[in-house]
Amino acid sequence: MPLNTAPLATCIFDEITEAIAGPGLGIFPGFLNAADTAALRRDFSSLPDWQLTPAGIGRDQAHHNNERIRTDKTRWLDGSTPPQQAFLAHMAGLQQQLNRQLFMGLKDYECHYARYDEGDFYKKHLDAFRGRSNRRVTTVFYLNDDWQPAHGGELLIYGHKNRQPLHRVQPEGGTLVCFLSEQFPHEVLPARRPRLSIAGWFRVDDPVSSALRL
Ligand SMILES: O=C(O)CCC(=O)C(=O)O
Ligand SMILES: [Fe+2]
Repeated sequence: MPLNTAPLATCIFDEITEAIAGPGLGIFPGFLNAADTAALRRDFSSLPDWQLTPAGIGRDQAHHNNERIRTDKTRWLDGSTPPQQAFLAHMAGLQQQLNRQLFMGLKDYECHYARYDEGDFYKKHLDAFRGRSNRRVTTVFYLNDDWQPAHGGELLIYGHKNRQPLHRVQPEGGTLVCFLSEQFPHEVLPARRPRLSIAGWFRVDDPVSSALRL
């Protein structure tokens, strides 16, 4: 099947923009169709294990992450394959819309494939701390076919003062989650089967925090 590189219908971008402007987060099942999601899953699955970095090593080390709080394995998307190019093009479209409508000043987007093997987790964390990071909007896109509740691996999203999660998200293929990086603590519960995703961040240009980020 030919890869769908056509721009996504702008209505989905409208919905995401409204969600970011309003509650600051949204969950969008069917952001990509099954064929495009499967193309990304195959692209990720074709990478040899040695290209995956255990969490807490490499770029993330400048942050607060280490294997006590996360155990997933990641690989940055570099746009070297058609499915990656299509995904990055969609996110560039979203970036443009967020900037045009909400004046967010987003300058770029970085994202990585992440694989959580059985039992892997990511404990409760914030993706960005005010004044210490240039990450503004987090996106998580899931690549898993036929995810069942019994498989675990839910993403729990909390409000600032809430002990109970605001949302429990099943990592079903095609679903996109979007939220303001500084506002929503979240965690990934251990899964009972491999769990694949693309986690990404829209960033602003902020020389102070990029210097700190190393
Ligand atoms: O995979 C998910 O559901 C969330 C991942 C996450 O929180 C992160 O990579 O910062
Ligand atoms: Fe996160």
